[in-house]
Amino acid sequence: MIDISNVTKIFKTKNQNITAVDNVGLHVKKGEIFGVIGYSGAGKSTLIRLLNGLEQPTEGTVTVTGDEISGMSVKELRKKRQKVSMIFQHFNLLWSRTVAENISFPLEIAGVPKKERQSRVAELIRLVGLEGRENNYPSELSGGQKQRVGIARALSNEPQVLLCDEATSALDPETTDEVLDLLVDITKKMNLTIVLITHEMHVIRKICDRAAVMENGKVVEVGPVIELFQNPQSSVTKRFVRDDISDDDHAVAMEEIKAAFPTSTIVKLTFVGTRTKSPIVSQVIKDYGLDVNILSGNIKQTNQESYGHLYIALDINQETLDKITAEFKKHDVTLEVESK
Ligand SMILES: Nc1ncnc2c1ncn2[C@@H]1O[C@H](COP(=O)(O)OP(=O)(O)OP(=O)(O)O)[C@@H](O)[C@H]1O
Repeated sequence: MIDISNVTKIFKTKNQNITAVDNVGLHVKKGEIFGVIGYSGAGKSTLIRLLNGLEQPTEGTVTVTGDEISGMSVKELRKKRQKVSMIFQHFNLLWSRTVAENISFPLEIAGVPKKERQSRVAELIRLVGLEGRENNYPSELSGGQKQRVGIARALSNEPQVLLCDEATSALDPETTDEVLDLLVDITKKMNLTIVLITHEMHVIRKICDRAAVMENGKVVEVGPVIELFQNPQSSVTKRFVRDDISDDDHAVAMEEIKAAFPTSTIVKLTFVGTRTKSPIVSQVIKDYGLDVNILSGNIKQTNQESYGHLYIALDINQETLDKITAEFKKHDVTLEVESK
């Protein structure tokens, strides 16, 4: 569906050359919600702009639904953008046009007859849940409603690919989740492929199938979201995962726990998928006759599976610790010693 092959983008400014995207290769599958996450300046915006020809690569090729975007003429790009649509952090609505007129705008440009435009707009209004708001102006809408207009407008020409540029970054957490749910819903209903960029791991966890982590223009890690959470490899991915599960709070709590259980071994158990629901922990505790204090735990839901952590304090010798580590491993539960 989308192939980014050995792509480098260098911005040449007066004083220096800036490598915004550095030899990136990625493949996005049809029907997938693919996330790109990175801190500010990592190169996400440049990468997404390469997908609709708003930027041209310095090196490498970008192919979207079989057409090579890199090297297209302006006319070809304009046509292609009807099939590769985009939504933005600040919505980019036309403030002097109503909701219905905003959604109708791309159809007018594409020369769609009025009657057809009207029925298509009505359909899109229903799809994004904005019935009754047709004649409001953007200034009369909440942030979430504005983004719904942005989504409806982006879908008006029935695109195959939707690019989302920090589409929920200006929204509060509850509205973010509503818009994310809408994106999942339309992906299924309209047979879309979504590429989104974000600096929030929550967005990746909530809706993406796979994600790439960017740092300094490079993709440092890519994979199914559950794997990034379960087994992050790079330090930047680890930071994003930790922030999402509020491990900072945990670090503070851990200091207090260590003080409260000075002679205990404190371990962290990590479960994925069905293991989050199985009674494996109580079984091992019973089998080894262990004395356990449960300290804290949480389970998070990703697009595909749940995963969770449990922190426990044990009075245990090394031999038994090795045995239960092996026992947990057999059941796909990872045991890590936090402190002894
Ligand atoms: N048009 C441009 N001219 C010169 N440098 C640019 C241009 N666009 C981006 N850059 C530089 O390229 C690097 C990557 O920027 P980019 O906007 O792609 O990162 P980002 O991950 O999207 O960050 P943010 O979330 O802050 O937008 C930065 O160092 C930025 O200053």
